[in-house]
Amino acid sequence: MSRFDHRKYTPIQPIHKPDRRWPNRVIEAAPQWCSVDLRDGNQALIEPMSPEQKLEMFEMLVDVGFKQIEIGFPAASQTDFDFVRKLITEQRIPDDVTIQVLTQARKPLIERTYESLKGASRAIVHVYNSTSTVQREQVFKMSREQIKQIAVDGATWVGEGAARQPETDWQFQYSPESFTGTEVDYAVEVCNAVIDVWQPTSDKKCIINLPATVEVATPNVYADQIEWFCEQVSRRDSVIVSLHTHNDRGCGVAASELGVLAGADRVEGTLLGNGERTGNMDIVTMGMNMYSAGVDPELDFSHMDRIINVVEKCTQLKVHPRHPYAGELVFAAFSGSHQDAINKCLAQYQEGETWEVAYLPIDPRDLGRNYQQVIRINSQSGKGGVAYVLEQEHAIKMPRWLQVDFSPVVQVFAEDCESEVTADQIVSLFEKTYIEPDNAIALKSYQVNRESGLDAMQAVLVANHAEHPIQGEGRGVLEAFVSGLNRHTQHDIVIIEYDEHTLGHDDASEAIAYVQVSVNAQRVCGVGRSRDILGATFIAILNALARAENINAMRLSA
Ligand SMILES: CC(=O)SCCNC(=O)CCNC(=O)[C@H](O)C(C)(C)COP(=O)(O)OP(=O)(O)OC[C@H]1O[C@@H](n2cnc3c(N)ncnc32)[C@H](O)[C@@H]1OP(=O)(O)O
Ligand SMILES: CC(C)C(=O)C(=O)O
Ligand SMILES: [Mg+2]
Repeated sequence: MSRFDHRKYTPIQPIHKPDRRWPNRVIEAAPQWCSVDLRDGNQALIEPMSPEQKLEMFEMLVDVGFKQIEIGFPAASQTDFDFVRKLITEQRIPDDVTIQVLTQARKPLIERTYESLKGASRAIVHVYNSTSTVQREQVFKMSREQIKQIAVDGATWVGEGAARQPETDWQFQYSPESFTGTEVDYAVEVCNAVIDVWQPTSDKKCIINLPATVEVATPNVYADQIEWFCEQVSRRDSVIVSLHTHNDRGCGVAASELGVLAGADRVEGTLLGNGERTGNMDIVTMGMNMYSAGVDPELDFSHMDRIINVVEKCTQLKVHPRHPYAGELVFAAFSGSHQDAINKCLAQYQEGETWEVAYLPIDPRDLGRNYQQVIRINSQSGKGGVAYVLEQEHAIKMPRWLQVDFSPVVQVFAEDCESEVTADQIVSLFEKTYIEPDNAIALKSYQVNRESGLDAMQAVLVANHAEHPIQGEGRGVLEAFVSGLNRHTQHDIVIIEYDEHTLGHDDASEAIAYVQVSVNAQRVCGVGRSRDILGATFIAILNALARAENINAMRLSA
């Protein structure tokens, strides 16, 4: 038998609920959010946050728009106790923000918790005890009744503590910890017993928080449990049903989303998902999922880089580059067909329109990112991506035939360096290839005379330090220049494609010209840049010729 033995594990039995309604619903409004970064997030860190870090995190959470913030476990440590005192005594809690604190259902801890909260104008006291089968049997070694009694006692002490400090507007919260490992009828029984103690009303609701302390099943199982709980719990209109999911199976966000569909009113989680083991439910992802579906999350993630910066500083954990919405690479496209599609969609997108851009679920600018970070070049990239970078970063608008020509040049370069190619590297590759080829032929001077529709032109070229006067005629200046070149070089040069534009918007701007010419039946491209557009075009032709000569080792004849 393999040591990798799945028979060691048993699946969670889903509850039988054929009348489930949540699959037919969609999320249409934001739930109440509660950040637990400063408690659940903090308790999971190798090095818990310092008071300064806690304060920085608290202020950022307020700025993001959280109205409920679990700020710690004040009975557990002096740091947490002092932090609660600091926020209260220094009046750092905005009027529309309610702080929340966690405590075990133990009398001395609850008393200490209330001590920390003296003088708070409003607070949520959150008490928990584990109710799951495994915890009952192996950790507490207690019967169902005894475990329920812990909850009832805790609820009673919480109520008594509040009564002793009537100057504060209290709200009570209870969590049957490890709810998803608890028989759901028993979880309802315990919660109803707590509700009986607290006697909430529709004006003064209590919060019942249903944690997936450890995620043990697919999110649909959690959703069934939540829907069933909502149907069975007493005084439903006086209870705020809250979710608190962890991410052990990687589905923390999905579980909370389905839990909201199943009837929950409130969601706890952390920014970017820090928390015990694989983390808490990531509120950034869940909020942005709503946002990208046109629902206001009532949280503001527009300064994503600040959020990342504070979270990384306080947790000393790096945000993964592929983290939904926030990671450095999540709006980057390296592969050619993605770049091509993004490029085309962005070209059609008009400000104010509904966002419909292939491969980009949201507009990166909404999170303070820009399009420059979208198209990135490596050996998997195509012509569209390269063209996009040159246009965005250097105003070079390559015509399509030049894109086709240049793309393999970049690809070979990327393969050689086996890494991403920067915008600066692309532009210098472009210049080296088309504007400054080896053995470039310089245009020293030129003169054009037009008589009776015929252009006669004279020019002086410089190659290998020697001057080469040429002269030619034609119906148009380019024809005249090419005829002069043909006569002088004995080549057969024909212009196939031609394009040009200015590189800026004022009189001092340079012009850039792109040509594709056939030199003795071989097609080559060249690019020229000059203050005058005619000069730029001649240079482009000369650069194309130099490239052809390099390829075929032809030389300009004397
Ligand atoms: C899923 C979660 O995130 S729950 C939150 C977990 N967070 C934390 O624990 C962080 C802060 N906690 C702490 O620092 C410590 O646990 C303290 C200071 C609060 C308490 O420490 P201690 O007094 O040493 O107790 P400890 O936490 O080890 O708990 C063990 C005892 O409390 C009991 N207990 C544990 N949880 C609870 C609870 N929620 N309600 C009532 N009793 C509880 C246990 O049965 C055990 O009892 P025993 O000593 O008779 O065997
Ligand atoms: C205290 C509770 C809510 C908790 O953090 C959990 O069960 O994960
Ligand atoms: Mg938790």
